[in-house]
Amino acid sequence: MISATNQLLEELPLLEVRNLNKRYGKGCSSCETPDMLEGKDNRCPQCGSVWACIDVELDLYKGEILGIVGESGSGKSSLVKSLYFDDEITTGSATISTYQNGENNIFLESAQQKRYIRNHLMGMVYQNPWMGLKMNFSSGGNVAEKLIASGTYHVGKIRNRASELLEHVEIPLSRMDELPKNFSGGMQQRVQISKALANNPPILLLDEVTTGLDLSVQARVLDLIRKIQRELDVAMIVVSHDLGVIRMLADRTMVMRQGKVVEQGLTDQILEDPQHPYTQLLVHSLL
Ligand SMILES: Nc1ncnc2c1ncn2[C@@H]1O[C@H](COP(=O)(O)OP(=O)(O)OP(=O)(O)O)[C@@H](O)[C@H]1O
Repeated sequence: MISATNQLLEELPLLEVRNLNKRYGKGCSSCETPDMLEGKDNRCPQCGSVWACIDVELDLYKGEILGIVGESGSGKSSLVKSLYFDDEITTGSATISTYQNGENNIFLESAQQKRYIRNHLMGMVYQNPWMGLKMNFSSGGNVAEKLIASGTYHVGKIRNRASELLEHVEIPLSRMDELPKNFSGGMQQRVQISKALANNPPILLLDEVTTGLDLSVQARVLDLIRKIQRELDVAMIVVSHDLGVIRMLADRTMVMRQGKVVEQGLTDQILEDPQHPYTQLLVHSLL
């Protein structure tokens, strides 16, 4: 029987982000806070700083896929890069229910704790495989790197886990010792996915992972993402400028524009009855 605490944990968001603000640039007296740019776009006309994320709030539940859509420059990548600690945020908080009882703002944790979160609680798949893979390591070596970082040193165990993961993403085991730089774009993305899943993180962040791939290759990667979500019950944030990708994958969708969340809801609802004029434009361009 599921205990009352477990049941409560299931219902609580796995990840809660509150008032996340991210500014690139030093800022000046005209753009100290994002609301000072109200009425204009999110770039300061005085100093050129950009408020890439403005008061972003999101909840991510166990096992769901949350899509983030918006035009180029709307702040989607800045948001996931901030969550993965690739970029430092300006202000805001994020908590993970399975980390310190959801009480600690992960952005305020020490570098060591942030490494722990990156290695155990989150995986990241980048648009550019060169960001997520070491191209001069074999595919198996890339997965091994992540396992070693989380404290697994037994060579046999590492090899078994790497084979299991690569098999899961449909990389032939005969190619496990090859360098991913010799792989096709779709295969590189699949190796990145296996690396990101190495330590069974409950949260996976995917940033434009099918952009630039041929349509048939894209379809295979999208199928794989769906299969992983079904089989591993991992919660995902999927960033894409392509509403078609979001429609295929996401249970819920958040629409961003100029750093702000302009609309969010069930993906079907957003597609059928978009409320914000910007979302209406996106949806109509898909039809
Ligand atoms: N390292 C950086 N330095 C300065 N400005 C940046 C940096 N990274 C992003 N920006 C700016 O922040 C804003 C949001 O960019 P971001 O990459 O998050 O958008 P996006 O929605 O992911 O778009 P794209 O899909 O084109 O990457 C843009 O105005 C961008 O120019």
